[in-house]
Amino acid sequence: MKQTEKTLLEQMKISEFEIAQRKHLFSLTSDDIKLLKASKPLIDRNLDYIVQKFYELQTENPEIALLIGDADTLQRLAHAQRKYVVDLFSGLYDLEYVNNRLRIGLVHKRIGVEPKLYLSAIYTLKSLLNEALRDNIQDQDIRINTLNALEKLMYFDITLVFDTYIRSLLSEIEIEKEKSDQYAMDLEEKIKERTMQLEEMSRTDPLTGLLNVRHLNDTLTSVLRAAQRRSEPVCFAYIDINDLKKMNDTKGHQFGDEILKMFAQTVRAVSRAEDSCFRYGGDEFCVILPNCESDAAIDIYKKRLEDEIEKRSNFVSYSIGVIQTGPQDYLETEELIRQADDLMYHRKEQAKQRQTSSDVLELRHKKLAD
Ligand SMILES: Nc1nc2c(ncn2[C@@H]2O[C@H](COP(=O)(O)OP(=O)(O)OP(=O)(O)O)[C@@H](O)[C@H]2O)c(=O)[nH]1
Repeated sequence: MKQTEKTLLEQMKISEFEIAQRKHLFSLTSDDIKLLKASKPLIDRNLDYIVQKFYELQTENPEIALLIGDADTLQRLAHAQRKYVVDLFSGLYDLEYVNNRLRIGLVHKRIGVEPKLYLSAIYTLKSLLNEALRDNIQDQDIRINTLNALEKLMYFDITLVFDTYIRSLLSEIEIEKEKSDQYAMDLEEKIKERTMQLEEMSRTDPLTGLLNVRHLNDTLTSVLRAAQRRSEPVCFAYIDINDLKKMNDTKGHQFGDEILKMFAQTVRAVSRAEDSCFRYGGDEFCVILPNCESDAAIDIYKKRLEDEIEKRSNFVSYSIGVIQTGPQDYLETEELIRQADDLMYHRKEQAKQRQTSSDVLELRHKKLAD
């Protein structure tokens, strides 16, 4: 529930019971209330003088004069003060009376009246009221008891004004605290997000989105350790695109980039979720295939990659070397990478030789035909 949906009495949790408790706290009895009510006519007679004198005295203080500011405000304040004095001698100190006192506390806080100025104003008003009561009540006992009753009631009022003042200060602190908590939470969230982005950036290759070679050794080592614990085979594939330099040179670097991206997407697409695909650098890629025998890697994985690349391009080819390690003995990380690289290189050379001899054969056929 919003603050503005609650009355001040609700906000301050002030009920009839609380009012009775407070009256009791200051020994404000029904006899006191009767005495105050009985003084109403004499106060009414002196009302104009009391209010006028009160502001005369108040505005003598430059700080207070500055706070009041102008004649219109002074008039409005004088009107409110008249009402307060009338209320003081009304004999009715109920929820409505208390609500008005609470509002005064809130208004004082809002316009920046410090407690010391409020207290000095109360002191001035009380002195003027005491003077009027003293001058106009003949019976000594009644006079003394009425002065006492007024003192108790004014204390009762002061506590209400102060309670609202303090509560308003506390609300401001709470609001500021909520704001700074929210700010800290937002900041934490942003840091978390940014850290994740940075981690992701450091994990992946910006061009292809595959894993970055920086993490190859660590990943491979942990895959090998896990495989060793479960006695499972691991395959490591080293793949190199053929003739990327030629493509770059003839069709431009951007075209070469598109080929690299397409190739990387294909590698990712044909791999299983548990496989880790890396861009090793330039036009070289590596795939770690946990729990995979070389037969399956060649018959299924390599075949799938071949088919998929063929579907996507009729001129991109590549060389691949697949090495299995485990389930009995396991190669060291560097050795596994080296062997797969050697095998890939060997296959590439074989393919180049095949290409050269088929070119020579074609040339010979051509010459014969000529
Ligand atoms: N477009 C593009 N080219 C790259 C990138 N990284 C490396 N290259 C190029 O890839 C080419 C790789 O050349 P080589 O290692 O000779 O390989 P190749 O031309 O594929 O020849 P073979 O491997 O023998 O088939 C070089 O020209 C590099 O400049 C890249 O991010 N984008």
